[in-house]
Amino acid sequence: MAMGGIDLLGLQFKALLKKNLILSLRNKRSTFIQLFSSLFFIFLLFGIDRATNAQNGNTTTYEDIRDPKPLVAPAVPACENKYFVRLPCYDFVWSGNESRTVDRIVRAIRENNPGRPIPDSKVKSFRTTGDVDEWLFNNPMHVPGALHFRELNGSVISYGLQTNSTGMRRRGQYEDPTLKFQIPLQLAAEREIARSLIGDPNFGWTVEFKEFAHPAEDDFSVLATVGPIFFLAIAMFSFVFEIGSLVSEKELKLRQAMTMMGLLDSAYWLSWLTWEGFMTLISSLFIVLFGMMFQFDFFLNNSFAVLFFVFFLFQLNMVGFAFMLSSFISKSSAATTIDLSHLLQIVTSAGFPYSHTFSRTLQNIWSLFPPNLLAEALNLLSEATNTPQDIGVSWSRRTECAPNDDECIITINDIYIWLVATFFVWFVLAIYFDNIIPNASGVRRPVFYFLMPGYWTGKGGKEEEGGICSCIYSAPPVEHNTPDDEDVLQEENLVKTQAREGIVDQNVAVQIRGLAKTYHGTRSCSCCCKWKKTAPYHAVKGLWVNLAKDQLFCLLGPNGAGKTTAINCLTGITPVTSGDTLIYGNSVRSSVGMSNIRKIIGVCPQFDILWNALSGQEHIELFANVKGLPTSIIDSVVEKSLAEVRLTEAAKVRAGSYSGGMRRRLSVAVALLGDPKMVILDEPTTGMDPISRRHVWDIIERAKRGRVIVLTTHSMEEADVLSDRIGIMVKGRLNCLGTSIRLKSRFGTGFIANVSFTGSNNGLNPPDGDAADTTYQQESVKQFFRNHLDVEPKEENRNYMTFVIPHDREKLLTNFFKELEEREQEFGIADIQLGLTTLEEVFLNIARQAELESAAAEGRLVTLTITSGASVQIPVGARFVGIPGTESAENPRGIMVEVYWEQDDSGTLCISGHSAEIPLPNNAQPMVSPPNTWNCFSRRAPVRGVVIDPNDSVTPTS
Ligand SMILES: Nc1ncnc2c1ncn2[C@@H]1O[C@H](COP(=O)(O)OP(=O)(O)OP(=O)(O)O)[C@@H](O)[C@H]1O
Repeated sequence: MAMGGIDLLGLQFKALLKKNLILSLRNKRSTFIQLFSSLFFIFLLFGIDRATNAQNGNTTTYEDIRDPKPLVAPAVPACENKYFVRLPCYDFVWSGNESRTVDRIVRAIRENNPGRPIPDSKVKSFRTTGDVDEWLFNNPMHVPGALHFRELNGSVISYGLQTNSTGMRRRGQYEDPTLKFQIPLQLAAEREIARSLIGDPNFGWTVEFKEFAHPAEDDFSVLATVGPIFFLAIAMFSFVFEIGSLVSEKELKLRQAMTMMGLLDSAYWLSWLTWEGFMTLISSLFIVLFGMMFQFDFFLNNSFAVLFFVFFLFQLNMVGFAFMLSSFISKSSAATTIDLSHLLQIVTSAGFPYSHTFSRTLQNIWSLFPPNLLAEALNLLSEATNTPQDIGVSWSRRTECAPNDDECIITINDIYIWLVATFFVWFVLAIYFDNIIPNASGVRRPVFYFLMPGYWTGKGGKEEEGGICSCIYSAPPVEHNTPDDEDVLQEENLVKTQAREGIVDQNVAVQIRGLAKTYHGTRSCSCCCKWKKTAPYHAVKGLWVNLAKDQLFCLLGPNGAGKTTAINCLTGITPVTSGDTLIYGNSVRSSVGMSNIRKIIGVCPQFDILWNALSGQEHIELFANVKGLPTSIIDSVVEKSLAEVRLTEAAKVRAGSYSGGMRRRLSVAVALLGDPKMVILDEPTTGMDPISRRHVWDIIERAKRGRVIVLTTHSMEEADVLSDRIGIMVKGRLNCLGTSIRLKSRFGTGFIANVSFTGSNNGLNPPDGDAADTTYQQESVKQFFRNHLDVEPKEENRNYMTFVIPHDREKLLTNFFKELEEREQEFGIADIQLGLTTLEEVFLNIARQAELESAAAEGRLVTLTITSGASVQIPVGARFVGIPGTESAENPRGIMVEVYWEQDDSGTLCISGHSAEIPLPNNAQPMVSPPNTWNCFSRRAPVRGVVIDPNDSVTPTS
């Protein structure tokens, strides 16, 4: 039913594009910022442009001056007209006030100032120039200029002039101190000195000042100066969002889930490229249109096409750059990408060496960094529109030197070529790094994978693990231990024989042949150049199992047993270390086999792999397309799938607002899509309420037909209800295998009898009154069990009693229950239920046994501290322990305790308590224990407790 090749690529491409469109529409804020941030930044540029123009208000620098206006005999201005003056102010100050001639000259300057006699209060006199300097120092900004006179003799008067020469701008006005203060003061001083010396108060001359006729200087271009940073900022929004989307799909293992379901890498990259290309196109159009809207000459006078391609190709280039960088980022937190974008901006603002002072090589290196090309393009285009008369760059002139570009190192067309070429470089590198940098499961391709013929023919290109900068050192091979359990051994032998002799059993869907997985130890150089080494870990140590068609195989085991690892090996998420698995004849070790397997499996991973912004319906549609279901049936498949998991009503609700149970149900529906021949369900009912759980059990039960299902769960009830066969794994090994009944009968403690009471006396004579009736009957029943089966109740209350009857008493049961039934009335029994022990008990027994065996094999010891304060070291799991050094006259053999053990979350046995201390009985014998070993770092060997053989008649009182 599913398709392949180009058709599949097209289908997946369309589905992923639709997903990106929906995600963008749902993520309104980021889409809005991506498209319209240009409006904000161009508005800012507009503001800066206006402010700069206003600052240059009365300067003629940026105007063509053909007929300059003369400044005729300017008067000394009032000090209040100066910019940044402090009041009270003086029009000028002067020194030399000991000379009467000078005093007269200054008075004349004041009185003869053209158009404005200066009042006496607006000048200040001093004796020497030093006095003036001291006053100026202590009273800054209170006067625009100072005159210094010295009468040398009757016919010679020298004078000096002092002004604050700093040019000032205020509210768009420019103040030139030379023209405004110095020259008028100089003219007035010279005029009055001349009049005084000649003795003619009307003597005078006319002086005119004119600036040069000059063409307008290059206007300050906001776009060329701050434009690159601003346009880079616009592109940075898209850049950050692009990296964020790619990385979060990787981080949330969404991409891995799609790959597991058969997603082609080509469809993935093509869909992202097309979507981001489209967003970039719209955003670039908006930049040019907004620029035109704000009437920038830059946007009006350069060709629309030239401008559009500059922004479009630059942003597209940044998309490729973002794709490449996304491989190096493992967390989608905005901080990383924002830091990155800051770095880009700092580099961009550092300078652009497109000038003859820099070598061609340096320019080429510089051009590899896309923001530099943008900066240069903006520079060329703004120079080409410097004045209203400049014609800008037209489309046909893009290959020529831009107008006003004197150096002509690079043309707009060269910039296009650089942007397109580097875009392809980034994109190819993005795909390369995506392959060689470890994915979310730590799997990657070899660094030179593209040189391997197998990669191109689809027959090899094997994956490996570990970072590219860390070296993997070979792990010791897994030792093969012959299984202790007869059923596991029998299965192993069967699979081995079938594999060796090439026997194909038509009933077998999956054949697991010695599957082993070792997570390699790595050595990597951390900061401070210290080698960090992690030890290899054998997570799965050789599984040999046949999984039959139409059956559900349940893999149980404590946390960390290796269930998920085994499943990941089957789905190809993790490469196997040794052994193999054939799924419907396809090997998980070959690329071709794996790509065939992906077409026939459905997976519900341990964690929900869903997009919060997509609805249930959209998820099913997406995965149906990824699996290549024909378009014509997708609607009916979606409807059926949602109905099956009871999500029809919530079909259009986003998965982000689903409850935990609903999310799991959606994941189960995704796993069952497209009628897969093998379904893997890793803890599918976690977090579900009992009603939903039973409903999902029904779905799984129905789904068994025509396929093989592998299920892992921590619910023993679930395993009991659904499984056809159960395997319990502990520490990477299969410890038992069989149907639920077989496991219970082999590993359970026996049978469980529940006896419930009516609560009335039916014949026995109680010693006293009604209240004691029930107690009396219960005691009688206890006695009956004790006498016939030698068992005590495990649980009891007024209404019922529970007895656990060991297997070895099975033969006595028929007669026992017959007699019990006959005496039901006499004992006041309402009902008797007999059943096998639970699967949970089997599980606990197996886990405990495995832990005891591994502790014994490793010779693991723990410290027991008894109530009296003594501490001894005892082997893990030891039950009766004698305490050395407690021998006394009263207890000649010393004392002992019974140690109680419990398993923690990871199955490790730890001491939960101990019984009261009791004298060690005479007949108790110590078990043979390994000799005390000295620890070379400790002064004394720790005291070892004496483990007592439980087969001796030790009856501790608890
Ligand atoms: N990528 C890895 N690198 C190193 N060790 C790993 C890696 N993945 C898993 N392990 C280790 O392998 C062991 C088996 O893990 P796995 O997830 O298969 O257990 P599990 O049986 O599925 O447990 P659970 O019931 O908690 O899901 C664990 O001790 C785990 O720490």
